[in-house]
Amino acid sequence: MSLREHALSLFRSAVGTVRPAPMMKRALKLQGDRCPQLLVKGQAFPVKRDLYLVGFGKAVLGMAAAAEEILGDHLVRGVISVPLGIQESLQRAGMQEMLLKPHSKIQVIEGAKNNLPDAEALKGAVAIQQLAEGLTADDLLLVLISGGGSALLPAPIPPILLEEKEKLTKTLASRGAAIQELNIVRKTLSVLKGGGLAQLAYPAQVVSLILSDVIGDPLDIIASGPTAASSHSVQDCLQVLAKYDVLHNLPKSVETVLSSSPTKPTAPENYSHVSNIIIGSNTLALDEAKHQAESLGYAALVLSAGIRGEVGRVSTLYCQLIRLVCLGLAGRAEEPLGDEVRGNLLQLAAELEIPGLDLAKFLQALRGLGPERPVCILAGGETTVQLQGSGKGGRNQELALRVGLGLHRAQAMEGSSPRGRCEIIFFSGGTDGQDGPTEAAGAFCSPGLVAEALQEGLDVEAFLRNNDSYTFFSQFQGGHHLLVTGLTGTNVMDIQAILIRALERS
Ligand SMILES: Nc1ncnc2c1ncn2[C@@H]1O[C@H](COP(=O)(O)OP(=O)(O)OP(=O)(O)O)[C@@H](O)[C@H]1O
Ligand SMILES: O=C(O)[C@H](O)CO
Repeated sequence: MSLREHALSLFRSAVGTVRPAPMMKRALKLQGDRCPQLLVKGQAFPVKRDLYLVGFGKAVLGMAAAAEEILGDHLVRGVISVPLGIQESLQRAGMQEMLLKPHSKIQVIEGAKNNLPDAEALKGAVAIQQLAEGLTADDLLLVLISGGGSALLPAPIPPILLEEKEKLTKTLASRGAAIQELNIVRKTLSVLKGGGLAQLAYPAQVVSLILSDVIGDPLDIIASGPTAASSHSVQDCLQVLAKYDVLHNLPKSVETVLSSSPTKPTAPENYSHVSNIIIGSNTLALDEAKHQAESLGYAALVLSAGIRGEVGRVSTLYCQLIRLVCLGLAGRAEEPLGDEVRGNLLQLAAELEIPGLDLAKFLQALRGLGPERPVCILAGGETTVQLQGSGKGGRNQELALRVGLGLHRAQAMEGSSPRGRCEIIFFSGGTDGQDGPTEAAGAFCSPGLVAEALQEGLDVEAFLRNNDSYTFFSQFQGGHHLLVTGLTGTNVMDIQAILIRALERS
């Protein structure tokens, strides 16, 4: 098998493990007929009387279909809010297993066109709110949550209008607010976010199953944490509004809500009826890819599930790592050049502030690998692209193109580089199967990309200047280097892999 086929199989197995059906079947079981109980990752929740289900997010349709199969007749009723058009597009893609059965007890409301809250999503939120409010202490509410849930569960606190809240979040996003910051604001202005749904469902038992699309899996940020105790106060919200210069331009309704918001978030003891359980994440997907790489004969290491930062800086990090692995495979990692590359890497990692990454420890593990086996380095997270051009692309394709360019430049500088003795492939892909507004999930690259593209008259730097990575990869070698999977029905951010094997030993 070629490195590229290996890379593809790693991506497929990573995504496969966080697909709704396998993920739900691993996490959720229903046990016992006379005294049934839900088992979630080993925790037991007695079903005293009725079992209800609500959900919101891009992966929730498939999660709900799997849940209904597991819960059978114990499920009394459910409501889910999912992206507009998702049923039709899954149907068209032949992904029947992600659709509800014809006589399902779960009502589906589609909304949030273009991932923005709208009147349809508001209907979904109202139906979910009504279901939660009617529950008693004998009921159990199963809540399914995934990324995109914030837009699919809009319930602005009166007198705020939906349009006012949408305009505010749009402005914040366009000024560069991170998802953590956006969701701190959303929580403060919403009835259901920031733990609101859990409070409304009291005294019913609430069990939330969460597919994380946020670095570090913060319960109170994913989908704005409708069932999680918020760790943020109105002060934090005001800080975000001030940082992005919108504080003095707020609608009257938002000012009214902010001035009457409690200064402290609801105390954690008020959440004793709630369990929030992460059942799928980027870490889980990377672990599965690591297993797969090992079974293909690689020495595999996971760098981090929290890769973030500007795509150009992140591409430099990957280029330096590739350089170091090649030096290692050539038995030259302990030469002064190896120390120089390690120094560059430590500086880059400090600059990018990747949460939880202990790069010194990682480099130590890399040193211990030895030259016998091919090497696979896996990572995940979400980079950012400052759009300057008007081209078509996504952060994964742009990252792959930048890594290709970086490897080319290093090769040109170093002449007979240690990479000459290595076969290298890099890829970056979005686990949802869609990288930005394109039909591809991501792309592959190798050190020869720039030179080979030139032979076809394609200038990589010009495409990058116009943020036109999709157009580049579509044209280059007939689109062979695009990673195309179609919509996967799940989303745990992006995955990158570096695969390297020695061609000859020195
Ligand atoms: N021409 C382009 N080149 C590079 N990146 C782009 C381009 N156009 C959009 N993007 C990036 O694509 C991302 C938006 O894609 P999308 O709408 O799929 O959101 P997303 O963050 O991938 O959503 P989700 O969190 O659901 O996966 C942004 O990070 C944006 O910077
Ligand atoms: O819905 C949201 O808020 C984002 O996808 C993060 O979870």
